[in-house]
This record gives sequence, structure tokens and C-alpha cells, in this order.
Amino acid sequence: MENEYKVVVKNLTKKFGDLLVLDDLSFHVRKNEFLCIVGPTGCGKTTFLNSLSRLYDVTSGEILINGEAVDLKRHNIAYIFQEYSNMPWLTIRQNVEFGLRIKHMPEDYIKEQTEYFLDMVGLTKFQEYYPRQLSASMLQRASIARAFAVRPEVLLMDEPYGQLDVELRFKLEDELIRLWREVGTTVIFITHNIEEAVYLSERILVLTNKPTKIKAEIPNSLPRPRDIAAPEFVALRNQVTDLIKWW
Ligand SMILES: Nc1ncnc2c1ncn2[C@@H]1O[C@H](COP(=O)(O)OP(=O)(O)OP(=O)(O)O)[C@@H](O)[C@H]1O
Repeated sequence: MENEYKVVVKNLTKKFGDLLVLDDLSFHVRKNEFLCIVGPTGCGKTTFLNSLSRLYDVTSGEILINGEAVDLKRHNIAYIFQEYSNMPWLTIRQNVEFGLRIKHMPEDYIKEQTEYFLDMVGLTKFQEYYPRQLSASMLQRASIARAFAVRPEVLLMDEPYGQLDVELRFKLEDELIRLWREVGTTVIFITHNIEEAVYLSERILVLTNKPTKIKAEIPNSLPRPRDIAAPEFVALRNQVTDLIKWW
């Protein structure tokens, strides 16, 4: 039954002029699932997220949420980009409050949610700072607090940790998993980093080069917390790497 799925992608095709980027993709994402999408540079990962969030019109096919065409007024979708998506003229607290204010939530609720998520990402002490005063990892934490504060039903993440060094990345990934489990949201996470996909996901979708199709769907039931040195982890990482080999 389609309604058991949070997101259903049916025969999705996207062209830019004559350039065929997404070629008849069909897949689904279960409610509260953490799906990672990996694929070669330029295969259309960002184009897919932009289609899902309605930034782009699709050429043909459909993207459904709860069995209905995506509608940003009805569906609660949050998006975290690679570039820090904080507004520089607002303080960190005001950035976290932003989505709740747009949704006209009551003041008490805004305050309570903002305090909760600032605390969850360890930014309570920095809430009156402006984005330019914080480090890259703190800014990405603020973006995550802002996204989760609206308790999104679908969270789209486009290489959010691509610019961070390994140690910070692991910390933020652990934080993300904690929030994902706590809030209960469906996450679609795009990355070039296969280790990151194996560390985070419950399933990995591997895409081909353009025109892009799905090369493989790999379930990932490794126990959490995951150990990147465990033989099962390394075996899965190697399996995905062999499927891609885009270098
Ligand atoms: N607005 C646009 N107009 C024309 N072509 C576009 C547009 N957006 C993307 N493309 C093209 O579509 C293809 C897919 O781009 P996209 O950015 O979605 O790939 P990606 O998989 O996210 O890339 P990367 O791995 O580098 O982040 C590329 O060839 C790109 O040049």
C-alpha cells in the first residue's frame, strides 16, 4: 500500500532542455526511515531534492508525500544545504525560531521548542550571537536546530557536512541520529561520502551516472551506535564503493 510510505517517487524524469538528468526514477521512503542517496558528481542528487521541495518543476512523473502530490503548505518539509543556511542578520536564537514564526506558532511554544533544540545541539550559550561570530560546525548545528524545531515530517539534507573535518563530522552525525530518533522524522540525506552513508542510513540508494537511474538499493541494519572499524561496517562500505567506482 502506497500510504504506508512517507515519500513515493514514481517514474520521475527531469530534463534541462535536451539534457536528461533523472531518467524514470521510482522508489519509496518509509515513514521515519533514514535514507542516504549516493551517486557520482553531477548525476542529479541536488536536482532530485530541488524537485522534491518544488524548487524545480519535474518533466514527468510524480513525487507524493502521504500519498498526495507534494504541497509545501500542507507538508512540513525542512531542507538543510551544504552552505550554511542561517540568516546573517538574525541571531542564532532568531534563526532557530524562524520556521516556527513563519508557521504562526504560539509564543510559548516557539520559546519552548527553541530552547529545547538549542540545548540539544549545545548552542544555548551562543544563542545571542550572530552567524558570523560562530564556527562552521556551530553554524551547521544551528541549521539542524532550526530544521528540527519545526518537527518536520520530511527532512532533506544535501551534503550538510561536506566542508567539515572528520572529527567534527562524526560528532554532528551522532547528534543528527539522536535528533532523528527523538523527533521521529523521515530523512533523505545526500552525500558523496560512502562511509557517512553507511554510518547514518537505514538504506542506501546508489545512483548511476547521467542519465540517472537507480543502480542499487542496499538495506543497512548494522546495529547502532555503529563502529566504522567493525568488519560488517567495512564489508558494507566496500560493497557500496564497488557499486560506484566513479573515480
Ligand atoms: N537549473 C539548471 N539548469 C540547467 N542544468 C542544470 C540545472 N541544475 C542542474 N543542472 C544540471 O543537471 C545535472 C545534475 O546537477 P546536480 O547539481 O543535481 O547534480 P549533483 O548530483 O547534485 O552534483 P554534485 O554531486 O556535484 O553535487 C548537471 O549536469 C547540472 O549541470
